[in-house]
Amino acid sequence: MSEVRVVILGASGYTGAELVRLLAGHPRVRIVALTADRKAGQPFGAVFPHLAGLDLPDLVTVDQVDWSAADFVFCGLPHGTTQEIIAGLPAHLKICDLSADFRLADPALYADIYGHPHRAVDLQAEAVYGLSELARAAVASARLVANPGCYPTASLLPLMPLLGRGLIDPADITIDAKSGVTGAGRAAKEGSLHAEVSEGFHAYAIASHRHGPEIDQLLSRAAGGVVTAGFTPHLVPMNRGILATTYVRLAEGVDADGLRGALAETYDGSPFVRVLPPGQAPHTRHVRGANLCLIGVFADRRPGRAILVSAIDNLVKGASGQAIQNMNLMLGLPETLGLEQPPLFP
Ligand SMILES: NC(=O)C1=CN([C@@H]2O[C@H](COP(=O)(O)OP(=O)(O)OC[C@H]3O[C@@H](n4cnc5c(N)ncnc54)[C@H](OP(=O)(O)O)[C@@H]3O)[C@@H](O)[C@H]2O)C=CC1
Ligand SMILES: CC(=O)N[C@@H](CCC(=O)OP(=O)(O)O)C(=O)O
Repeated sequence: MSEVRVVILGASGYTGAELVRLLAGHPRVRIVALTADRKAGQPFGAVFPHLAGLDLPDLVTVDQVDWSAADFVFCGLPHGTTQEIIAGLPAHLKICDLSADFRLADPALYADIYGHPHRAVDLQAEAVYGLSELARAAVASARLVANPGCYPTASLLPLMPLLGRGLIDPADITIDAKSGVTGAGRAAKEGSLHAEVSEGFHAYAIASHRHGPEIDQLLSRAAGGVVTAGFTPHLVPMNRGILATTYVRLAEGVDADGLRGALAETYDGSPFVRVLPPGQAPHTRHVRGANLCLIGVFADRRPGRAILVSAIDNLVKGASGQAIQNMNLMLGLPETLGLEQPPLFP
């Protein structure tokens, strides 16, 4: 396939806009349809003036898309609405879903966390969890990829290799994560209002956030046994970025340098995950706009413990950038195609 004809569902949302921005620099992609719900009928550039100079189709509703003229679908719809729409798509399409609908493999767990039975259980079983660097082969042969959540991406990239190698105690993991406000999407919500978010910050969904079970599912796979991590998300007054500070207990005979070395070895040859030298901590402003995860590793003052600090842009490595990385893998293209922009700083 010399040209990939792409449809973006939910193109009037934040992840949709970010897909368009990044795909504008992808040499093999042509965007053939962009969908919206309330904003259908409008020119894309009227909804996102910063992208108005691009030659793009107007926003349409999902049922107006000509699927015979498409090869690949990105789905950036609210979770819950996504599963039925994807279940109705023709079989020739490859799909990367950015919502949470296909991330949990267990239908009972899905029903418990999302409050209703899954409406496309066969597809749920087929979907591959697309944490790109740690699932390249599975992603490459998938038809449907479930793109990981933003908090899980930031948390799992440092933790999974360490659990897989038995370097940390699976029973003693605490993830303290902070997100920018675009993580909540563009739809108007009281909790996203300037007055509710600015000049302060707060923890939310304490011990009950739906990304907790998503993180546990992947940590358990890496550890080969049931893992339940502590996970507390916070909303901070910035637009983009996630910073996760994770506290771990070291296995016998392991130190922080050993963790750093193991992560550096795991991600050698993975240009989007960088393990920082000793003493360096990542900032969210070091990844803004780029498909990067930066990881710092520190010895804790408490003996036998270490602290991992990871930073991503929630809209890029935490959503649209990783989705394009997964598309590249699914189509046998170079993994980095369209994703090599450096971060925007400051
Ligand atoms: N924001 C983030 O950082 C991340 C988000 N995600 C997930 O990605 C998905 C998209 O997120 P985001 O872009 O932030 O969301 P937004 O709320 O910004 O955008 C949602 C999009 O879906 C459309 N839409 C809403 N309801 C329907 C419907 N019933 N039928 C068809 N289209 C509909 C909206 O159209 P309209 O504008 O016309 O209403 C809009 O285009 C979500 O599932 C989210 O959880 C995943 C990782 C990170
Ligand atoms: C700041 C904020 O509100 N963040 C969102 C998570 C965004 C995301 O990645 O979630 P899904 O893709 O799983 O929907 C939240 O806490 O629900």
